[in-house]
Amino acid sequence: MKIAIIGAGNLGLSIAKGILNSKGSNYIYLTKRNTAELYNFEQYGNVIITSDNREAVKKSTILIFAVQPSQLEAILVDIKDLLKTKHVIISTITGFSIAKIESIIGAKHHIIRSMPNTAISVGKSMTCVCSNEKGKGKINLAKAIFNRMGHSMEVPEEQMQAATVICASGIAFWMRLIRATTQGAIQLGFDATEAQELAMHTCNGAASLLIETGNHPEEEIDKVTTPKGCTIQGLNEMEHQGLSSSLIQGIVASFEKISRIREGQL
Ligand SMILES: NC(=O)C1=CN([C@@H]2O[C@H](COP(=O)(O)OP(=O)(O)OC[C@H]3O[C@@H](n4cnc5c(N)ncnc54)[C@H](OP(=O)(O)O)[C@@H]3O)[C@@H](O)[C@H]2O)C=CC1
Ligand SMILES: O=C(O)[C@@H]1CCC=N1
Repeated sequence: MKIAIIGAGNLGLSIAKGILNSKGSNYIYLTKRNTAELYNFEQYGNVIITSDNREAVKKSTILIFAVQPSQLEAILVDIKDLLKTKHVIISTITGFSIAKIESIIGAKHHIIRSMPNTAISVGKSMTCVCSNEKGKGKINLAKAIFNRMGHSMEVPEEQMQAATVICASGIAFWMRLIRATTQGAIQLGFDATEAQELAMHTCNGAASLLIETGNHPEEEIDKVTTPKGCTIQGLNEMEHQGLSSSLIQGIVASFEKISRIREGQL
């Protein structure tokens, strides 16, 4: 596969690292206007760094767009005359609908809308995808690309905003939970490095238990909560303080904000 990442910023570079680590491409084009920041990637023999989006499009078949929402339209207008049937257009852009992409480049192209997260750089992204009518034939290809760097799920386009909150913003939400657990561990006497090690590996273990067993979280909680024990004491105090409620309210607030972004009311 010949892949171009148009917009090598936070997410674009995370995707690039994921592709490079999974050896998922013959070579990758990385584009941005200021390419000086990409000097680290020169060590990889199969990375071509350029500010020329048109060159990247001509030389690649998979085009992953990872620019800010306000930057996409001008880029698509600039490259649309180069688009051929070989191209699969994968957008990661928040709030940019397939209909809007089609209105710029036409509906005859394979268009995939995707929502990965930054854990793609370490092969652990939860990525949601959907496509236009023409792109249906390429959705399995897109899923295969993302499955090499984590796990993917096809969702209806109407759920992409919600998927953004849960999966993309979700990385930040889980980081804050791990950070809070770390702070608790420091208060209990561990040094900062040990505390983070304990918090992140316990978090990893909890998620792995659910992924590998398919169990419901409460089933696993029941195995840990000794009657009259310390776990239920801590859990109930967390719930009295609003743990589940605050998480749900935060997720809903994030979703309300993303809906306003889509309507252009930043
Ligand atoms: N960050 C995240 O976790 C996630 C982000 N997203 C979405 O991904 C997109 C990118 O987000 P993020 O990576 O955080 O944003 P960044 O601002 O970090 O990256 C955008 C990149 O696009 C480059 N760029 C701007 N204009 C052009 C152009 N004309 N040609 C080529 N490159 C260009 C910029 O570099 P330069 O200015 O040098 O050109 C910059 O490096 C957004 O739409 C966001 O909604 C989706 C899921 C998760
Ligand atoms: O915070 C944001 O708006 C973007 C979308 C998901 C991750 N970053």
